[in-house]
Amino acid sequence: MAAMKNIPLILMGCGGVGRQLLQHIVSCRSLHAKLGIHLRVVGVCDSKSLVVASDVLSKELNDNFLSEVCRVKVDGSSLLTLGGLGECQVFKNSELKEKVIGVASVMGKSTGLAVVDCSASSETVGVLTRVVDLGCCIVLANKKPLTSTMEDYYKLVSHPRRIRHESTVGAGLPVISSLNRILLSGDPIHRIIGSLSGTLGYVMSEVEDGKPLSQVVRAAKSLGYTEPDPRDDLSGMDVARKALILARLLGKQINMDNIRIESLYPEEMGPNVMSVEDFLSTGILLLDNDIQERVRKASLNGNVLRYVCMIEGSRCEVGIQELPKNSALGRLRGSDNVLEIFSRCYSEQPLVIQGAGAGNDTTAAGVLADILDIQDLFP
Ligand SMILES: NC(=O)C1=CN([C@@H]2O[C@H](COP(=O)(O)OP(=O)(O)OC[C@H]3O[C@@H](n4cnc5c(N)ncnc54)[C@H](OP(=O)(O)O)[C@@H]3O)[C@@H](O)[C@H]2O)C=CC1
Ligand SMILES: N[C@@H](CC=O)C(=O)O
Repeated sequence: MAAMKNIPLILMGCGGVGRQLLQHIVSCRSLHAKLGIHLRVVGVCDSKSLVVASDVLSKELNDNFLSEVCRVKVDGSSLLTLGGLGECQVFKNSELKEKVIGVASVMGKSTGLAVVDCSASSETVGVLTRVVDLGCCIVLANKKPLTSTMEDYYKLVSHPRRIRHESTVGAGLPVISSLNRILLSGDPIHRIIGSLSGTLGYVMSEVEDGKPLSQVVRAAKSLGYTEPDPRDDLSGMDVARKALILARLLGKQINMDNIRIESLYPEEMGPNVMSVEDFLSTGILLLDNDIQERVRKASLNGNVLRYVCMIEGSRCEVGIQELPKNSALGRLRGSDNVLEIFSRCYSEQPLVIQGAGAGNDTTAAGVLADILDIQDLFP
């Protein structure tokens, strides 16, 4: 019988998506075993602590331990409480980055290591660029590293075989892989238009059905569609990050400053002025009437509102558009995303990718598929 191929990994971020990924890894054990693959989780970290297998070259955090990790995080406790459990070591905030880099330097060029970023932090980019240099693979659901400076972007994508980030755009939908296939075949992409926010798609269709924005945003948060701070979605920043990732994939050397972004809330309700809790309990109530009125006006023309991302030539913009109810974007409901790609081969009729565009399950499934996709890079 052929030996099992091991894919060692460290998970950064153990929130909704990260925990779901751990659960998917455990529940797919027998499927992966049939394929001759074992995902060996050697470390998990959150914003404050890191837990690592005692010997990263031969040991792992076993499935019972991973369940405990999820339980501790759901309870709102610290990973540090796992110190006494099993063969592991725990590290505090100050040591976290250096320890991950240390593990990467031991494993990157020997066993190989996948560093999986399911955080929502811009701070992981430093670790990611270092581990790429050390021979590791990186798999991202987090959009922030790829929307940092062009210099960081180039470092992250410097070994294209070693980076996967399908879930950064459209959650589990095959957006990045489809675009890469088109680009690699020399088919120039002229235009991308789509609805790329599960939260804003859900918000728009629920408000259309008469529900208040404030109630709908709270529901979107509890369904796992929103960013940790839903203002990241309502400001258009989350869609702008996706637009920037797509534009850079198309070869455009642009930054966030080059993207026109429409926000659904005023600056006085921004993160520097009020907490997420205050925004969700009081601030957002002041926005209910305005959006309801915009939806009503659009419906008088037989139209609906959709938050649209458009990339064409040097134009890259994200914002609300009034669209016919029966157009591809107008028909969209709930958290579904849709992306229309126009290229030489897809000039009259675009290539259309559509489906669930947010949620922990589909996002984590996308991350897991990315990890399996790099299996050939592991001995
Ligand atoms: N939900 C969805 O539908 C989709 C989400 N994504 C992306 O997935 C990512 C995760 O989202 P989600 O799980 O909902 O977010 P959560 O807020 O639930 O979880 C984020 C996790 O990251 C941890 N974290 C924060 N900073 C760091 C850091 N510097 N290093 C390591 N870990 C850190 C947090 O730690 P702590 O627990 O200590 O706070 C937390 O465990 C986001 O980037 C999001 O944009 C992408 C596509 C779809
Ligand atoms: N908050 C995002 C999650 C996926 O990227 C969204 O609503 O689309």
